Amino acid sequence: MPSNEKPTLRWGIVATGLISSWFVADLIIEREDTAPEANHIIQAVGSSSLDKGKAFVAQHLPTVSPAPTIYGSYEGVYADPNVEVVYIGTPHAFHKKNCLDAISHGKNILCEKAFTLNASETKEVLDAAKAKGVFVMEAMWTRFFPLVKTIQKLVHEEKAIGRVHRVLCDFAMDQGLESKGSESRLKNLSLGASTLLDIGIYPLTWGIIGLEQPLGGANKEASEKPKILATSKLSDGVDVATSIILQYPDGRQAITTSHSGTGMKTPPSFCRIEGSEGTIVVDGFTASVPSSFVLQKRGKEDKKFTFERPGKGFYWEADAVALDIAAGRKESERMPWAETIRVMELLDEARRQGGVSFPQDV
Ligand SMILES: NC(=O)C1=CN([C@@H]2O[C@H](COP(=O)(O)OP(=O)(O)OC[C@H]3O[C@@H](n4cnc5c(N)ncnc54)[C@H](OP(=O)(O)O)[C@@H]3O)[C@@H](O)[C@H]2O)C=CC1
Ligand SMILES: O=C1OC[C@@H](O)[C@H](O)[C@H]1O
Repeated sequence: MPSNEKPTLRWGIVATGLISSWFVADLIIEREDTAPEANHIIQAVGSSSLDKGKAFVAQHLPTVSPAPTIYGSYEGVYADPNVEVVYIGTPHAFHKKNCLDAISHGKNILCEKAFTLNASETKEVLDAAKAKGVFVMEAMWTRFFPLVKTIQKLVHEEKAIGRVHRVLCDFAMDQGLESKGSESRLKNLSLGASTLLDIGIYPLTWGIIGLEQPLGGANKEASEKPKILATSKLSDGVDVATSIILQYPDGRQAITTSHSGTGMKTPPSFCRIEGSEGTIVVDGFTASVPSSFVLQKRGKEDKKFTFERPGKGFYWEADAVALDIAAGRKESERMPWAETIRVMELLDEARRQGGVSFPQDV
């Protein structure tokens, strides 16, 4: 590929649930305002049933030409020689198997958060990826938002709020758990049901974004190991609300909370990043995607930063994957393997303290 050309990436979509529908919608969206860095082709869709695969394409990709190849199995996607990268949008409990199967076919992977059920599974997948020489990334899309990159630049490069010392972040969503059956991925422990893994991972990520130097460039590894204190409210063994305190050796703290709406109202999410000279307030966002934040500095007028976002914003992580694969990289600089392992270890410890376990945990 000539250096001035955008890479083109051919995606195989595994599973036809909610997130896969959001992801493909974003891949095919018109993005005049958001400077696409890559071209994306939806080459194939794999589902547990051919009929579901056909219905998914008819509903979400009706105008795509040529139409994606539809498989009544995930195996079809892994084996398709035209697929360059597999997007995995299954419940948490299947991520390990789906990744290992795709890797065994030599496929690159973008796998939804939480990457697996626990850190041990994550290491197994990443060891296999290393042995096979394929690209793998956890789809922690938040880290790829221009809004987040701007906050990181202000806080960590420009020191716009002085010495950062505290982050408070809450993410709550009414997931309608009361009306869901035991087969739901949000209620069934063997499918990885956990509000912490499902949405608590976002405030935890915001804590890291606010308090730590961004990864990438010279900063290659997730190196900081904060102490963690966590407690969870359980319903039939599933954590429906979790509060976490991260404490770094120099005193920086993050308080990150999440709940899935059982018996509680779910106000909009927020994040406050506090420093010695000011505060960054990301307020009132839902579905994990803020579109603005305010920089408050002592003695100065508040400054609001607003960001364009056609669709939901999954194309930013997809662009990053395309650029990495085109450059021959096997892992992302912004979401490297060591960081996925570290986040899974923090989630493991939070679950241990909160009394939350999956049948698959050893
Ligand atoms: N980044 C984000 O904003 C979001 C990320 N997510 C993540 O995406 C993943 C999937 O979540 P979501 O799309 O909401 O889940 P859904 O339940 O909506 O879809 C999951 C899909 O996985 C497949 N599947 C395979 N086996 C099972 C099974 N036993 N039970 C249920 N589904 C099964 C099904 O597709 P098929 O039958 O076609 O094979 C199903 O449609 C999770 O990791 C979640 O954390 C979810 C929502 C938003
Ligand atoms: O990542 C997510 O964000 C939106 C929610 O609907 C979903 O359950 C969760 O996985």
